[in-house]
Amino acid sequence: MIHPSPLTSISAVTGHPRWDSRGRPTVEVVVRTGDGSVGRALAPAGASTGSGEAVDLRDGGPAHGGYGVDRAVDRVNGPIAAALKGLDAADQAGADAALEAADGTAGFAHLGGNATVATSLAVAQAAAAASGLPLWRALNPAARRLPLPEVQIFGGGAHAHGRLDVQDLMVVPYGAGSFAEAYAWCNDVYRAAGELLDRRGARAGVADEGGWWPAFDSNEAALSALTEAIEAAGRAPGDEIGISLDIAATQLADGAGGYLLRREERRFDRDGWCELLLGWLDRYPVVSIEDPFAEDDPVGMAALTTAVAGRVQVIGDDFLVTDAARVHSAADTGACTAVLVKPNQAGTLTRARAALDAAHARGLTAIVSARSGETEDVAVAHLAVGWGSGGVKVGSVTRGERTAKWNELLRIEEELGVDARFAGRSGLGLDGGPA
Ligand SMILES: C=C(OP(=O)(O)O)C(=O)O
Ligand SMILES: [Mg+2]
Repeated sequence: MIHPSPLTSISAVTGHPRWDSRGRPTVEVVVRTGDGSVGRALAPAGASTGSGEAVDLRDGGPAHGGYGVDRAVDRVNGPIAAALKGLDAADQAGADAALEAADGTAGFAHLGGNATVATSLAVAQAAAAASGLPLWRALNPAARRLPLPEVQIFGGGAHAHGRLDVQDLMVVPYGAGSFAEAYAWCNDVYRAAGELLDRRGARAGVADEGGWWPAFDSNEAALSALTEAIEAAGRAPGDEIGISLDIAATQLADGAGGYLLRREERRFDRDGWCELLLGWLDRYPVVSIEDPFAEDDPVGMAALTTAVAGRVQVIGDDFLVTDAARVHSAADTGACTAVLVKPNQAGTLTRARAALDAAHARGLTAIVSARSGETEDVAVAHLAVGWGSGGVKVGSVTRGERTAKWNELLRIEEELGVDARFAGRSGLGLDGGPA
């Protein structure tokens, strides 16, 4: 018996070369369905990447002067289109399983994680368009919660040529009553931080995610300046707004089990590094720390998580690479209390969702995150609300690829109206249990 194709049957999948916020090529995928619905998505790209991430398929590589995405685009127009045509866009798991089967490797080495994640997202967008709903509502019609934003004020590490060792110094406005108020506070802190840098002659530019790129000689000088900027913006540090750090420590590992602060020319063994970070957490209003140890240092991660015991959120990013199995083992060993969820690390929405579900099942907080190389695609804002994550991380308040996502969250909050619930402090999963 021949089954009639559903209206959401995939009729076409096409790949297109586009550009990202670092001036590098990226892939856009357009998915069309039988009823004329269209879904579109662009792949982001990281700079400080975990070694377990889905493969970002590039032509040639830097050594050959090539960052191109011709091969990734070809994969979309060839094997990916062939695998998806005729499938139901409303069956995300089915479409993502077809991508896995067409690739045949664990990390999408054949098709490219950039090609597959854009395809997977475009499938979701096409299904949402067919149902006449925005993506967040198509994912969960009962979604109400607006996540707690982590907003970058200073950028360093791989996003600022190592001018500062710590990669992200962010604020989390958990004392606000709504997402709109929270985001307004972050903008106030950003401007206050810029004025402070001007007064000290330390404004060196902006980093990849739009945060100020400060010319400080120590990481603690940046922590202290950020605390001052929160105060200068009229907010109480630690009470209304806390600090969130992404150490991105894989970038600071010395290859012999130790860690380096290159600006300060200091080297630490694992215990010394833990002591250094604990000192920062004691002296400044830090409520969250991401990748405090390298991706291959679960012992360090667990030591810090134990030491801060519920006082500070410890996030795994490069350490977990949005992988459900790694989330479960981190929960088993107490290596962290929160999981960064980056769809392109996983390669499909189904895999990313599995990592988020694993986090929630194990009592860990989930934070949906963009990448340092981004585009105007706002899907992560929808995933954060639709998937009910506690937090959301998309960079600073400047640059269109960032404001596009923050402003989308403002639109979603407005659309929810009186039903909207801002996560606030519960988004950190500290005192109120997991978020
Ligand atoms: C967003 C981040 O940066 P990148 O995309 O470079 O990994 C991060 O490390 O959390
Ligand atoms: Mg990170």
